[in-house]
Amino acid sequence: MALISVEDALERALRGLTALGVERVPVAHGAGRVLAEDLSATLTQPPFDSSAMDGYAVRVADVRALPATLALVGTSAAGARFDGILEPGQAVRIFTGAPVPDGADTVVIQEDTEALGDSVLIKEVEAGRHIRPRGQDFMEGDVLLTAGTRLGARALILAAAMNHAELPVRRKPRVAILSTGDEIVPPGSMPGPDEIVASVSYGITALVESLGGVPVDLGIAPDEARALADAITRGADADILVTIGGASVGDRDLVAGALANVGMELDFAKVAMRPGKPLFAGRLGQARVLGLPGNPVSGMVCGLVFLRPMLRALLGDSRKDSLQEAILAAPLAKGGPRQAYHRAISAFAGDGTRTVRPLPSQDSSLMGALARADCLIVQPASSPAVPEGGKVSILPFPD
Ligand SMILES: Nc1nc2c(c(=O)[nH]1)N[C@H]1C(S)=C(S)[C@@H](COP(=O)(O)OP(=O)(O)OC[C@H]3O[C@@H](n4cnc5c(N)ncnc54)[C@H](O)[C@@H]3O)O[C@H]1N2
Ligand code: MOO
Repeated sequence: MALISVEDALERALRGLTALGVERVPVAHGAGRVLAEDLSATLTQPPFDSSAMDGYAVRVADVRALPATLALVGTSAAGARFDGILEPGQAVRIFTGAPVPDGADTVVIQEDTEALGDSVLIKEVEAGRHIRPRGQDFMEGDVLLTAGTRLGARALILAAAMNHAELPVRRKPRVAILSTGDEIVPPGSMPGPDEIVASVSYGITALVESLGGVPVDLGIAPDEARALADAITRGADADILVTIGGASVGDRDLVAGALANVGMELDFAKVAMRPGKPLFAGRLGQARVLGLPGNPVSGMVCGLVFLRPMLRALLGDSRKDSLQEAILAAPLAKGGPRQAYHRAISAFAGDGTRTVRPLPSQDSSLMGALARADCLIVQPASSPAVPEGGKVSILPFPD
């Protein structure tokens, strides 16, 4: 079977994937969620001209000649404003965040004054300083956060300040994760001589969580049609069912067949990428299926290149993975027939340019190298060799 290009495979995997439903969550639980609607300010901030400093509110006309003595006529504190109007020759004690009294046009910081009981001596002043005008931050009705924004600390500060107690966000996609293989045992077991510890599902779980989905662990199924069918059935109500292993051509690679038996319609199988060739995708009822290869690096690369954009589509998350440019610190041999994702380590030079060095072994079983790398060099199929100092595209790992 001819291999499909990464680009075409991704297009098929994303075809028809639309954002999930909307739910409202308290702003305190908004972290990591994706905003489903544009959010506008329900008030103006600051709601009044406010003082940026502790000091005295004055009229600049009264302090043209210094030092100047002004009569102290009251106090404006945050939450308890001075109600009157500042008249000529007067000052009001004022604190940070407090409303600036009508009639005042300058705040003099405390350090430039001397308190004299019921008057105050102004020693220095900068006309018009230390007042934050009403609406300096935002005005009621301003759209400040747009649909598709992934909510982090800064966005949540803003959402709360805009006076939203609840936020409209996308439902979290549920991703069922099934490891397969007679040899696979959970971490912490006493593996037998032919057994291998399950690892890929933990990377995929972390990836799903980091993107804002809910991983659902379907455990480990042996290479046996009945057991695979049972496990698949348990995952069929997820938004995405991810299988790990059994995707290649060996006698025990039964996963795609088991999925087809329960009704999966195949979108594609076998992609021109390295690692990751045995990847397949399909639809099973309402669920999307992504069949990852068992080799750990292959599974993780396919997770980044396919599962990440699929999850973002379900979340309506507007972020895209942009490739970055880097300068090779070692030569790269010409590309093969598949698009390559070389595990590599990058560094920033003094002038800010990023250099990158592929790791010496690119075997797709090497988890140590995967963890040591901080990015993938993305090398298009059949591309010419690149000498040291040449430019390449890299995909930084998210963590
Ligand atoms: N004749 C061919 N052989 C292979 C081909 C091919 O085109 N023709 N493709 C190779 C490629 S590329 C890959 S990648 C692997 C992937 O094959 P499978 O998806 O069938 O994976 P398995 O055979 O089940 O396992 C491969 C390897 O990974 C280990 N594994 C599996 N699951 C896990 C897990 N959850 N955690 C950790 N490690 C896991 C498994 O023990 C094997 O060592 O096929 C090549 N063969
Ligand atoms: O694609 Mo396999 O993923 O080369 O090891």
